[in-house]
Amino acid sequence: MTRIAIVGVAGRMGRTLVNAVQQDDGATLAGGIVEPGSSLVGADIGELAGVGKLGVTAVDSLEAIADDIEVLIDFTTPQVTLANLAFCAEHGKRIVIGTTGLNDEELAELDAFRDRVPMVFAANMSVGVNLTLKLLETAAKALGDEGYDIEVIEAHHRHKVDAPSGTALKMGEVVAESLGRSLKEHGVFERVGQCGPRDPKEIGFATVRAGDIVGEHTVMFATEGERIEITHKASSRMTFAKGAVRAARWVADQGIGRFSMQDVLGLD
Ligand SMILES: NC(=O)C1=CN([C@@H]2O[C@H](COP(=O)(O)OP(=O)(O)OC[C@H]3O[C@@H](n4cnc5c(N)ncnc54)[C@H](OP(=O)(O)O)[C@@H]3O)[C@@H](O)[C@H]2O)C=CC1
Ligand SMILES: O=C(O)C1=N[C@H](C(=O)O)C[C@H](O)C1
Repeated sequence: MTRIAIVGVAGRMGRTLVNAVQQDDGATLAGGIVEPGSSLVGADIGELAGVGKLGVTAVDSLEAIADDIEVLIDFTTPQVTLANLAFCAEHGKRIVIGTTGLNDEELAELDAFRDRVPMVFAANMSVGVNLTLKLLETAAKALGDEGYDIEVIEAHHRHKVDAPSGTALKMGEVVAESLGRSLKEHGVFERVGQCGPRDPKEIGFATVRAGDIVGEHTVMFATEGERIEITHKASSRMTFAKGAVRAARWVADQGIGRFSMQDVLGLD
């Protein structure tokens, strides 16, 4: 049984993860961490998640439960995730990271832990999105240099704080890499006013934030006369949570290194 602690256990993903661990025969809940000073310290994390009392109470310090846990699952914020990586390095723990919105410096900081911590880091833990990444590679190689314009469109709930989504950026990176382009050079994240005609090598991004949309991503390949759209729509956070628990069980058997969801799913 993989002993898992969920950081950000009171959040949208945190509560869903409690559910997912409960449903998994190979994993057990060893802890739940809330923000320091939170009024939820001491609350039963099963009750927090709406699955009934589990006898595991929320704490606001990982140190307090360090001996009980094997793998952290972290869906929080970039700064909290980096602090948790330092904790893992110090205490010999493993981590599954779903947090998005890291800037370049934060990504470099995270990457530096690849030599100290066994970690899975993925902007999207769903099987469907990770398969979609493979489809995008094929589509980009076939169409990208044939006069097809490439645009990435994503939609999420009104509470999401980062844009474009981590998944949209990953999709853009996969497409760019497949075409030998750099997303830094060719990514276009804003169009407003007299912005001129489209550069054929652009990879454009558009973001929708509305209501309770769980997560939708489309990559469009459009030319004169036709367009192809590859779309993934998540209708439940359980798809991400189940993927994260699968990753936690997988990384429990890995040595130090940075892994992706493609590694977990054997899609590489
Ligand atoms: N990779 C994937 O498959 C997916 C990734 N995500 C990403 O996961 C992240 C979280 O998303 P979501 O669950 O919707 O966001 P929420 O805001 O609902 O959850 C984040 C939680 O982290 C808590 N938190 C903040 N600081 C700390 C701390 N120091 N210690 C412990 N907990 C802390 C917050 O508490 P408080 O509310 O008190 O601040 C909050 O409960 C985002 O980056 C999102 O993009 C989301 C879905 C899927
Ligand atoms: O914040 C979310 O909700 C989600 N975030 C991830 C992202 O930024 O790609 C994954 C998923 O789409 C839901």
